[in-house]
Amino acid sequence: MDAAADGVPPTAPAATATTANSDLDLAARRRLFISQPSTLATRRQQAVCVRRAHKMYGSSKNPNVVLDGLNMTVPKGSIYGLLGASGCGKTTLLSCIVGRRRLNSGEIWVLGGRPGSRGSGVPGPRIGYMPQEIALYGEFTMRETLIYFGIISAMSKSDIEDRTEFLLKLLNLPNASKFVKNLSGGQQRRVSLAVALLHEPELLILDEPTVGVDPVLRQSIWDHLVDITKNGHTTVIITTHYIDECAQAHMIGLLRGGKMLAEESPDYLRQQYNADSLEDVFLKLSVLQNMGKRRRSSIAQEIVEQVTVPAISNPALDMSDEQHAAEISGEFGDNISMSSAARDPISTTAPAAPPLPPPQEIPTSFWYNLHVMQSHHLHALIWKNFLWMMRNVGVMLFIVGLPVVQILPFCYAIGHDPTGLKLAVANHEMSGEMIMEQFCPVHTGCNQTMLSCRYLDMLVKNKSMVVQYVTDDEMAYEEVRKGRAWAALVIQPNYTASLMERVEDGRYAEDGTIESSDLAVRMDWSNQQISQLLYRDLQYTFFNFVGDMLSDCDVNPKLGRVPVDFQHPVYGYRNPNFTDFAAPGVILTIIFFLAVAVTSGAMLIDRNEGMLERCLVAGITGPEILLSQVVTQFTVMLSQTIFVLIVSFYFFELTLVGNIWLVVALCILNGLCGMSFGFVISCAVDTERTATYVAMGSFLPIVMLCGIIWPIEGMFPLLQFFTAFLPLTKPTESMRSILQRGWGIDNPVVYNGFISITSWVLVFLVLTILLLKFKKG
Ligand SMILES: Nc1ncnc2c1ncn2[C@@H]1O[C@H](COP(=O)(O)OP(=O)(O)OP(=O)(O)O)[C@@H](O)[C@H]1O
Repeated sequence: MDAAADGVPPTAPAATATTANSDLDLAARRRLFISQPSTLATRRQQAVCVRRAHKMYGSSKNPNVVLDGLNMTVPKGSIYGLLGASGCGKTTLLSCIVGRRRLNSGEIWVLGGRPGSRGSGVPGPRIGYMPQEIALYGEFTMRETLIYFGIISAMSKSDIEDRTEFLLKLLNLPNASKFVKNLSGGQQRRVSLAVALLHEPELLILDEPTVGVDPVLRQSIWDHLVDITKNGHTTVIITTHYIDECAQAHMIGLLRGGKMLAEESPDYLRQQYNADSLEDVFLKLSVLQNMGKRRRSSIAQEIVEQVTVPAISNPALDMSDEQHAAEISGEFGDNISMSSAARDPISTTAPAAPPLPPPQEIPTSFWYNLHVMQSHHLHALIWKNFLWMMRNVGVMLFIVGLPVVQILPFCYAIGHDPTGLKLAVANHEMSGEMIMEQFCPVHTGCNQTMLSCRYLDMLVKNKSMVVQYVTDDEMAYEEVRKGRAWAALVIQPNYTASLMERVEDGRYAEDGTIESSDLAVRMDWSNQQISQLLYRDLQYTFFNFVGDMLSDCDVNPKLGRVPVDFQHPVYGYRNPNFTDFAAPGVILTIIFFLAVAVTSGAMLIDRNEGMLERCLVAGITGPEILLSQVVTQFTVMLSQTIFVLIVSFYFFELTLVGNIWLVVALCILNGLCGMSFGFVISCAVDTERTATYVAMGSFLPIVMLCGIIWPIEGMFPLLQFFTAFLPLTKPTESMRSILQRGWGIDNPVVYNGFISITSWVLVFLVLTILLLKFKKG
């Protein structure tokens, strides 16, 4: 058919060797499309059809308008080169096309459906997407990478193998068993391209696939693209910074200022703008666009004079039908259209497309995705997660061993009574020689010469204290003042006689006798734990000492006791230690926060390396990712829990009176709670750094308020009420009751802990689901 006859300017190019044979046909089809009144059917017959697209980032007060009423038409079976300066919105447009971002207003039709609607297959296997970033796992080999994406696309094993061989050869890639991380940047980009090509999708979207690729290989990639579009079933949209390589595309769209400056075949553009290269075309069009916004400069004038502006009128003036005008794809900045809206409708031999089935425009909801989880997606994700673990054995051993490394210092360092506390003693019963030799002779029996030595001996034997004898009281106090001793003890010269008199005939003892039978202690009370311990040991030792002394003299030793009888405890031991008190909270905290860190880390690594984005475009859904992470992280968390419990109760023999399985169940629920909190963090924040801040920020309040460090009963009353709602408070109380009181699940304190942690798991999971639903990416 004669080009002029169908309204196409006579300069319109014939198909060249480099462009596909259907070049003219595609351009003609497109012109036919834009010259017809807009119908839903005509839009749906294009591979991609974008109408009046508006997209902005930022707030409405300070908007960054990226797409500003953009129209775009990509006929089926074409290679469409999307060109524009860096930052002009190419990636944004592509991510709207693949259904990963939403327009603020406007329409997008992709392969006959709306991206993100049920049954559209977009995102999904109908699309092959190569993002700008590498978006591959460095720890996987090329073969494993392709297997992973092959399984996602439901390809058979043999198909994956065949395509892998073919693509590695086509893209001149080395041995398939080479790790991606060991490839050069250009090779990695080619593997990324191979992933997009693997399942032979209907629409290939390639964001700068030829960066870092040498000219020879670049040509063979283009040849392949031309080849796969020949049958008319595959469409390619490609962005590139090498503008002139797009000369091989069937059509190019020049994007600037949020609009398409032009949308035509490369040869046509070059001829119309009297330009040697597409870069020149772009330059001239940019100047034309700028002229609509500011006064023409002399340079602009010069350039414009060289431009043969096509005989096109402003569609805004020419087109009475606004809807029709909006269909013109290719208008630029100031509404001057490249494509003649007034052009006669062309008659073409292009066959009319068969009627399409009615579109299903129901957007896919999270619940729908939950309902239609696909087993091959789960298979691929779980396989990938475990493979990642196997490839990172060191990291995994560290992650699994970390709780043990954390519980060891706790068991060794926390809760044990201090020993070797120095006591400066001015014992005036001792001779100067004894003080010199630091030796206080101990005698037993009723008639003793120095009872003070017997008391001091008992004191030293319980190991909390060491004694240093000094000659006078002032020296003893000086030792405390200088921080060299925790307490000073002064014993009078007639201590033994006075004490005997006080014990045997206390009623008639004079004041002097009582005072000289006192042990005078001055302590450094600056450290609560140490001073309490000294206080306790000095007193308890004295009661034991008096009991001993009385029994030596055939007196009932009970007479020496304080008359308050602390009988056998109902729960716990007479001398409880802080380790037993703190252990439940510490174990739960370790499991909880490690699960938070591991889960949010794993999710964010996927997201920030672009893998998540790529998987979502391939059709993986939020619920599938969530479920696969639950499965894999659960195994990690389970091994962490088992190791922590073994170390705590088997090696360190922490008190365990109740049922160990209740403890295990509580720990696992607690780990699940940490995982779900990790999901929330990874969905809510964008970077690992922010995730770390959130995790760290939540750590101290949760730990301080859950009753590990200090009993809740000692907290500010309002805080006591508030802490009850934190994730670790009730579980800590519950675990403490199982461990030390031996209570079962029928006890309210125990089951409240289970109810509290389960509720938190549900709250976090619902939050994750809402975030996945409302926060894209
Ligand atoms: N998530 C985002 N939030 C805010 N602004 C964004 C976001 N993504 C992109 N932008 C902004 O939108 C504009 C277009 O970005 P886009 O990545 O789409 O450009 P591009 O044409 O693909 O650039 P390049 O060729 O350099 O990749 C830029 O100004 C960018 O800063």
